Amino acid sequence: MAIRHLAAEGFLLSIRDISRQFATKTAVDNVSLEIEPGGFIGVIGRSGAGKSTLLRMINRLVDPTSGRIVFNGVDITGLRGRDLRRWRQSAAMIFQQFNLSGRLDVLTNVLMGRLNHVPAPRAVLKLWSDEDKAIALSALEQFDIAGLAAQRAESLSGGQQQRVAIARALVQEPQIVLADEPVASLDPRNTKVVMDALLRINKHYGITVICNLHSLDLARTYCDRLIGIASGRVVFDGAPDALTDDVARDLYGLEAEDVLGKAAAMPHPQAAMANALSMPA
Ligand SMILES: Nc1ncnc2c1ncn2[C@@H]1O[C@H](COP(=O)(O)OP(=O)(O)OP(=O)(O)O)[C@@H](O)[C@H]1O
Repeated sequence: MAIRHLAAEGFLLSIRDISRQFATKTAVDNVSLEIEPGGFIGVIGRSGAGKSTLLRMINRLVDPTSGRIVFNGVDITGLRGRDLRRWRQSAAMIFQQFNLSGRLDVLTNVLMGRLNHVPAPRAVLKLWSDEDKAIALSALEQFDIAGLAAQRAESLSGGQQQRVAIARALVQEPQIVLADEPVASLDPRNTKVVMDALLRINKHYGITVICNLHSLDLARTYCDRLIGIASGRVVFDGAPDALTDDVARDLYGLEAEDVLGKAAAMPHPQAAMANALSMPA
């Protein structure tokens, strides 16, 4: 599959003084961030901190009240119409609830990610070429679920459905993947399988991943940069090792002991990486 090569240097994404107000509530408050290409970035913080709103503004599912978002030199806050639709394909979203069409089979769900890559008449009629089907099957193979291609999506487990959603994101040929609490509804085993799939997207394909996570353990295990958000503001930005328990206590407030207490249960980051990279190529 042809995945576009990323710029070797410079910032991929530049978020400049971005804010979002909902009535009297400031969900994101004057956030500025520079994101380099190729990273696996975790956005962490307690419930209601503003993580989802921040991610959704990057994809333009939510419009900022003020500020700018620039991707590869293009101001995406000003995009409209076809340009906006193209941007949304380039910035693939992964959602907590998978967002698959439950009654359609798995392969068709993945093919939906190709809509922007086929001529309009074929896209309207959903006439998929053999090449598109091969691309979709190959993406399913990446995550060890090609055998489920003919099944209805709603018959799959949560972990399997999320891997289908990740395969769909991959066939979009995205320049960045935005995952909004992708494992929040999964059990620990499926959590690991799905996080490994995202790690593979990042390490094998070199696609930048920004992932909202409530769990500090997961963020420390999988991410190479953490951005801590509290009350809509960035209160930490650095390597996982630099996030001390004291900083985490500030970040999570009353939830801190819950969040910190689980750290011992997670696999070592290198083990997670080795697992992800040993998935079928
Ligand atoms: N559409 C909306 N209308 C009104 N308020 C909203 C809306 N979306 C988010 N908010 C509010 O903005 C704040 C930040 O919400 P957001 O969902 O971004 O936080 P979060 O860190 O992702 O939390 P969670 O993990 O619980 O989703 C919260 O107080 C939330 O209630």
